[in-house]
Amino acid sequence: MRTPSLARLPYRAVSLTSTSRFQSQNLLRLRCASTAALRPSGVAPAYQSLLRQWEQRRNAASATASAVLEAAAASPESLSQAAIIDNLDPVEAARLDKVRNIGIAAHIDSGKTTVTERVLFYTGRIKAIHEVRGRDAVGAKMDSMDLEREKGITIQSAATFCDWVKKDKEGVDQKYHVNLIDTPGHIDFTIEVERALRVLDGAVMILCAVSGVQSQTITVDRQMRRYNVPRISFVNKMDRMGANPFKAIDQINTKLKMPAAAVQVPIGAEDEFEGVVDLIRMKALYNKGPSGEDIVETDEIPDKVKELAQQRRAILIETLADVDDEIAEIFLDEGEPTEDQLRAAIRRATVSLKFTPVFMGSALANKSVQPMLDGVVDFLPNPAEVENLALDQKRNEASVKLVSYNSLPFVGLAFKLEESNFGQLTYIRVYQGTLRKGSNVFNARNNKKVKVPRIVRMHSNEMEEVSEIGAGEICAVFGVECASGDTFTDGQLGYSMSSMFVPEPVISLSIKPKQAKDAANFSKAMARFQREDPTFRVTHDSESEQTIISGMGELHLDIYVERMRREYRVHCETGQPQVAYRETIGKRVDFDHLLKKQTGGAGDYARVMGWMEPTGALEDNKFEQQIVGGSISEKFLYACEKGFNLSCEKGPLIGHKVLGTSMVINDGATHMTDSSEMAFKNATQQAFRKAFAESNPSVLEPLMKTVVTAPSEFQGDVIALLNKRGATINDTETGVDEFTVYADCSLNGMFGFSSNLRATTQGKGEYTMEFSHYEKAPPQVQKELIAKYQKAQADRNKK
Ligand SMILES: Nc1nc2c(ncn2[C@@H]2O[C@H](COP(=O)(O)OP(=O)(O)OP(=O)(O)O)[C@@H](O)[C@H]2O)c(=O)[nH]1
Repeated sequence: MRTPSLARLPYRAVSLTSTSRFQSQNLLRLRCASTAALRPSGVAPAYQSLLRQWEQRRNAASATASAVLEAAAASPESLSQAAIIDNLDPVEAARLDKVRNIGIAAHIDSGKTTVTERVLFYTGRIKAIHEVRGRDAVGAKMDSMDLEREKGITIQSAATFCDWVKKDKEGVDQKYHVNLIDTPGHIDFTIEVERALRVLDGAVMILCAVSGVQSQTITVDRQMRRYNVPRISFVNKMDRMGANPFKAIDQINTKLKMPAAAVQVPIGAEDEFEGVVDLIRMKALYNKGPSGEDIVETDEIPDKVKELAQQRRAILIETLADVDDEIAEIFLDEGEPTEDQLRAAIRRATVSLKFTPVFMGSALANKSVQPMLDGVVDFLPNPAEVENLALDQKRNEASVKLVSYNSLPFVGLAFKLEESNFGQLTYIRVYQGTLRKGSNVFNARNNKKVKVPRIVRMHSNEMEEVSEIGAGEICAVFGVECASGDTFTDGQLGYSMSSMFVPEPVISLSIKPKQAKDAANFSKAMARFQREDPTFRVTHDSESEQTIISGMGELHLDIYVERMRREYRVHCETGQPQVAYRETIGKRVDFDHLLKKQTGGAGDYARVMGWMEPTGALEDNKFEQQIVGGSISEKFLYACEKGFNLSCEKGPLIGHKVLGTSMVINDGATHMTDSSEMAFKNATQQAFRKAFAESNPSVLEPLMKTVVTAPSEFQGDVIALLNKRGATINDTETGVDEFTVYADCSLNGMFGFSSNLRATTQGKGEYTMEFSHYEKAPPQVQKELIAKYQKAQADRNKK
C-alpha cells in the first residue's frame, strides 16, 4: 500500500491567520464596538448598519457575538474570514451554506446539456425531459437558440437556477439553491466558458465513459485552474459500449495531474448498467420511476461488485490521505475513517483544489444523476468559502476580500451581456451586499450612476422577476448600459474586480450585406454581437473599404454570419477566411527624422529622434519618451504616442497589427509656428516606417495547439495528413482502440483540415485547435504575403 509522504501533506485548509486589509479594518471597528458603546460616527457609513446588527446581537445576549467581539478586540489578526462568517453572522452563514453557483463544462458532446436537462427535471424546474436532437423536435431547455437545437451544439452558455432538496444526517430535508450555467464545449466559443468560470464557485466536469479525458477536457481543466474553480467530476454515458469509468479516472490523475478517485462504482456497465454503489456510505443506489425520478437506496450491495467496491473505497482513502492530513493520520494509524470524516475530507480537499471526487452515471438513461447533485451540495463550496478579491481604487489598488454578506455595501460583476426583446440583459454576479430593484449602482470603470429598473433570475431564455438579489447569487438586470467585465458598486466603495481572460481572435474574413438596403440592420447586428462577445471583433479597413470580422475559428464566424441571416434577415457575402498575422521588428534601429514642409502659409515641422527595438516578448508594444530639456512639449509627445499606436495597428509589411515593438523618443526639435500635433503624429509614423523597414522585420503567424483523436486504424493516415500540413508532432498516445496526437500547427496550414480529417477517418476522427502563440512564418510564406500586399497597394494606387 502507498504510504503518504508527510512532506507532501498540506497545511490545514482552514487558515486562521488571514489579514486582508478589509478584515483588519472591520476587526478594528469591532474592537471599538467591543470596548465601548458603538460609535457609528467614527465608522464609515457603509459599515454602520452591519456594526449595529452585531451590536444588537450582543445586546440580545448572543454568546457568540460577545465572544467574537472580545476575541477580535484581543487579537484582530487571529480571526479569519471563515471565522467572521461562521461566528459573527450565523444568519448569513446559514443562508450562504445553502447556495451553490456552479458551471457544467466538458469536451464537446460529453452530455453537458443532457445532464443539465436531468438536473432541471429532478429539481422540478421543468415538467418533462426533452433530448438534444431529440425526436420530439423540442430540444433541450438550455439550448434555447434555434441554431443550437438544429446543430445539437451549445453556442451560448445559458444560466438557470433550481432548488435541490437533500436529506441531512438526521433525515431532515435541506433545500439548496443552485445557480447553474451550462457552457458550450466547442473551443470556438471558449469565451463563454471563461466568463462562466470567472464568476462560478464550483464546477462539474463531465467526461465520457468511453473517451475519458479528451482534448477539450484539457482546455476546460486549464480554465478551471485559471480561476481556481473547485470541481467534482461526472463520468457520463455509462450505458455506452466500452464504458469504463476507471480509465477516465486514471486519465484525470495522469493527463490533468489532478488527484481523483471514484466515490462510486458502477453496478454493471453498457446496456446492463443498473446503478451505482456509494463508497462513502457503502449503499447501492438505483433509479426507479418512468424518468428515473426516484432513488432507491439499499444496504445490499450486489455480490458482483462487492470486491470492486472495497478496492475502490481503499483507493479513495489512500488518494485522500495524500492530500488531507486528517485522513493521512487515520491512514497511517491503519484506522478506518468514519463516514463523516470521509465526507469532510473530500469537501476540504475539493474546495482547496487538491482533489476531485468522481461520480458516474448515464444522463440519457436517467441513471445516477441525483447522487451527483448531492455531490454538488456536499463537496462544492458555498459562496462564503471562496476567496473573491477586488482592488480598492481609493487605496492604491490594495487587494480586498469581498464578504458575501447581504448587509455590506454592494459589489457585483457584469460578466455577460445579451440582447433580448426587452433591451440589453446584463448578467451580474453579486459578490457582496444586495442588489435592489430601483436602486442606483455605480460603474467602477467610468463612475457613472445607473438605475436598476428590473432584476430577473434567468431560466434559460425565460425569466422570473425579483425585487432584490442577495450576496453570492447570480441574476440578470435590464436597462443597465455597460461593457462585459464591468464592476458595479453602491458608490461608497471604490472597488473594482479583475475581469476575465479574453483570448485574441486568430481568424478574420471580409463581410458585407448582399443588398445595400440591409446596411442599417447589418450595423445593428455587428454592434450587438461585439457587445455580447469580446472575442468577436469588427473592424473597417479603410484602404479596401471592407468590413472585417475576426474571431476564434471558422465555426465561430460562421455562426455569426448565420445568426445575421436568421435574426436580422441580412444575407451576407463573405471573403475567404484570413489568418490574423502579426508583424514584428527584428533589431534595434536608431532614428532621426525630420518632417518639414513649406507650401506657402503655415508649414509643417516636426523632428523626432530616438530608437526602436524588440520588447523581448511577442506581446504588447511599448512607447516611451525620455526627453530632457523640453525639446518636444508634452502635447506633441502625446501626438507622437498616437502616431506610434496608429502605426502598430497597421504594420508596414502586410498591413497586419504589430507586436513586441518598442519606440523611445529622446530628442527632437519644434518650430515656433510650423509645429503642430498633426506634424508630430505624422513624423512619428514616418520614422516608424523607416526604422521598421531597416530592422529586418518579420511576419508572425499564429501557432495552434492541435489535438486529433481517431480510431487506431487511421493513425498512419492522420499523421501523414498532419505532416503534409507542416505540423510539428509533439506527442502521440495510443489507447485501447483510439489514439491521440498532440501537435503544433500553423493556422494557415489548417484551413479545410476538418473535411480532410473526416474523409481520412470515415468521419470518426475529431480535433480541436486552440491558439498557442505567435511565431515567425516560414520565409517563403512571408515573401508571398509581402508581395501580395504590395501588389494590392499598387493596384489601389493606380485607381
Ligand atoms: N449513450 C449516451 N448518450 C448520451 C448520454 N448523455 C448524452 N448523450 C448523447 O450525446 C450527445 C451530446 O449530448 P449533449 O448533451 O448535447 O452534449 P454537450 O456536451 O452539451 O454538447 P455541446 O454543448 O455541443 O458540447 C447527444 O446525442 C446525447 O443524446 C448518455 O448518458 N449516454
